[in-house]
Amino acid sequence: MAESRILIVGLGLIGGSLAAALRAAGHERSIVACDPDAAEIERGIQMGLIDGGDTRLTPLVEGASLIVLAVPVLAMRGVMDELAAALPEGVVGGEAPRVVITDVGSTKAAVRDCALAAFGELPAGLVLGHPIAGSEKSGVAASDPWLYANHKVILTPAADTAPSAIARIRALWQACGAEVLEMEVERHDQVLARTSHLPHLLAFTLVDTLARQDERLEIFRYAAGGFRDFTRIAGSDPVMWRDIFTANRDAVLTALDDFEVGLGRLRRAVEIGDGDAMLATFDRASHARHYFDSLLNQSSYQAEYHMQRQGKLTFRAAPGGRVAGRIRVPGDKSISHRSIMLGALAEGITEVKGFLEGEDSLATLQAFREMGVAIEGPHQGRVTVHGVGMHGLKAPSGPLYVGNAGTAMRLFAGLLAGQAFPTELIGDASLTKRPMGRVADPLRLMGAVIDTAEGGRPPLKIHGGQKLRGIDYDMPMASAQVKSCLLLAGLYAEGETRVREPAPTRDHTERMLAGFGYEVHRDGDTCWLTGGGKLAASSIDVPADISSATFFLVAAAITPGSNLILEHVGINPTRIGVINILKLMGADLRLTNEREVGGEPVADLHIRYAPLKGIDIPRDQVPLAIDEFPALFIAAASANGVTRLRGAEELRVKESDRIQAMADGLATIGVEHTVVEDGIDIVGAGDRDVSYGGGRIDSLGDHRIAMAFVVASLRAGEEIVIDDCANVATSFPGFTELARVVGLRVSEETQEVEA
Ligand SMILES: O=C(O)C1=C[C@@H](OP(=O)(O)O)[C@@H](O)[C@H](O)C1
Ligand SMILES: C=C(OP(=O)(O)O)C(=O)O
Repeated sequence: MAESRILIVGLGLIGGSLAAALRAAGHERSIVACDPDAAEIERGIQMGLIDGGDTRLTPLVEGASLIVLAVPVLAMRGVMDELAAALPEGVVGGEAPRVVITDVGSTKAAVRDCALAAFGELPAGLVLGHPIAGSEKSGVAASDPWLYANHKVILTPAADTAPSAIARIRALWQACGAEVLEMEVERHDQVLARTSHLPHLLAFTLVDTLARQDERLEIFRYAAGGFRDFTRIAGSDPVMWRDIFTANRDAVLTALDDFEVGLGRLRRAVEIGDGDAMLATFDRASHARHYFDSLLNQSSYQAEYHMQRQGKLTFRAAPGGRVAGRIRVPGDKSISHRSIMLGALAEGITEVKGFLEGEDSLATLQAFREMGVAIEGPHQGRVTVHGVGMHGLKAPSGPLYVGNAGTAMRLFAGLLAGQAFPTELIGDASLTKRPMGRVADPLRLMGAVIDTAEGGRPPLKIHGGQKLRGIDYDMPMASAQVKSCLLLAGLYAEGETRVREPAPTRDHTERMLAGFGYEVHRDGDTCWLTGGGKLAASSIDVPADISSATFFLVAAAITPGSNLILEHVGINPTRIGVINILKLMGADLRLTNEREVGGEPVADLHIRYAPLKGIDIPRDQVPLAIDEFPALFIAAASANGVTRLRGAEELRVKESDRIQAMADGLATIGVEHTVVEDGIDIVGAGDRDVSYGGGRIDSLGDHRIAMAFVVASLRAGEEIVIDDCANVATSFPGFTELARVVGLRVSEETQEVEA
């Protein structure tokens, strides 16, 4: 900053902190201050903040190059008049004003009116501003050099404000560590009425109302954190706030009217005991508040949650145990992701039940909230999605964090490629290693503009705003995620989008689109749709996830004496590879109570122990059992003879390289095996009660590896300890509790990770 002398008019907390911040930033040139209270000037000098000062303004004006008006808003008019009279003709005008003036008032229209009245026009060197920082304290003694660091300062320049003047005021605040933004005066006043003035009004009212009801203020003795948090700002400077409410009357009244409507609605809900309405309001507010936190910390809500997981989770599974009972595992992850995606893009309200409250599907839900979709829940698997229509999503204010979920990132890529705004998709360490070229390449063929990191890895930067056109695409791998990605992009594309799959993969996207009234065609290995249509809201009953049920199917299949019923499991024909493979191995597995819910077939699965034998897994079953292989490897290790898997190279690009991660774990517990590029041979130890040993296993943060080795403990001779299990919560929250319910001997241990 090249200012020869800075004059601060009004040496209170705000003016004093500005001087303190400039001093802390190494500003050595002259700073002087004007204040009606001579003692404040004296204190400012003693504190080393200012070089001198006066109670009169006129003598200080000469020689000042930058003047900051830090007086209450209602004192502004008098100060402006005095300034206009004291400043030499023309110094605040022209293209490069010699003197620039700014202010720190919380309302801007009123201050602009003062300037117009005092100067007869808005001088080119006047740049009105408002630092969004403060404290309930007042007076120069409370000055804080860090008050503005990482805070926003809003400047509200007019059309003919000199750019050089704006640059000088920007430099002033940037020197204090603030982030400088620009806004129009009216918008500033409306925004501040809602985010600052209204909360102050409420805090003042609450404290005053309680204090009046209890003259001796006895009641405050019993007030705890909630009261303290809500009312801290009621200790603020009364004069300043009187001035703000006087100056910003209209915008404050509008904000108050809106608030009264909300309050009335909630009052009515309390009056008639409408718990759902209360829950809906509290839920929206609670999520909005978390979102606000994430904005403040410039991180995603979910990312922050992950960072807060200070401990690493270890599972300890004691050898042996039983498997018996009747349980329902959590909702299907694939269907849960899709229910939120289609519900958000639909017109109308989609009610979901059985939603998986796991981190993967919650990340999808949160990403839509960040794009302006109102979503209530989840509450015990119930979610209400207020659809915004195909073109109703709003640009998120930062990257969308999808955690550990490959499904979310790939499906989002297609859906977001069709939006008018740019987005960035990021994920956790595991997801950041997974290939995204498989979706980025065909999306580019459709006209999307997408940047990836090296090797086609995340993050994905999707430029948005492109016109997409349908393509006819031959998928190089059997992937439901790629197929779904292209169908979702196809909704926004001109013409037909056709996808051919080398082998059948899960068809939840096609089924659910049809359930939302969108025509999807299929002929043999190809499915297609025509872009430009609409989705109509629907209700979705998510079945229990067969991929989660698998851990218990295998547990029962390998444990003598077991007898287990898994209720309401999704048995979509594109997902039942595990049932077919276990039956081929000799498992005693029956489907009962078969029915259809919301376009997806479900059944209860009844499994009892029977000795298993090793098999060559039919290649056509591989895509239909893709997520089930970690558990199936344990079935193979407990079977009689060798089990051979081929054509499963896709396992190498899941949350971990699942062929290698399982092979390493099997080696630890002493199971003989041979790894090949696209599969593995596993030598089963036969019908002995104890088929292998124990040991310490690294799940590599892969939920399915962790759960598979818990199941292995049933036939192990010693304890199996599995590290890095926190991600089990991505697909199967409550896994260990449910495992204990049926008779496994597993416990959880959290270790603090050193900072
Ligand atoms: O579409 C989906 O919901 C999924 C498809 C599969 O992935 P690929 O498409 O990569 O095979 C599967 O492994 C994943 O857990 C879920
Ligand atoms: C591969 C999986 O999921 P995603 O690809 O969604 O991360 C899985 O759940 O096993």
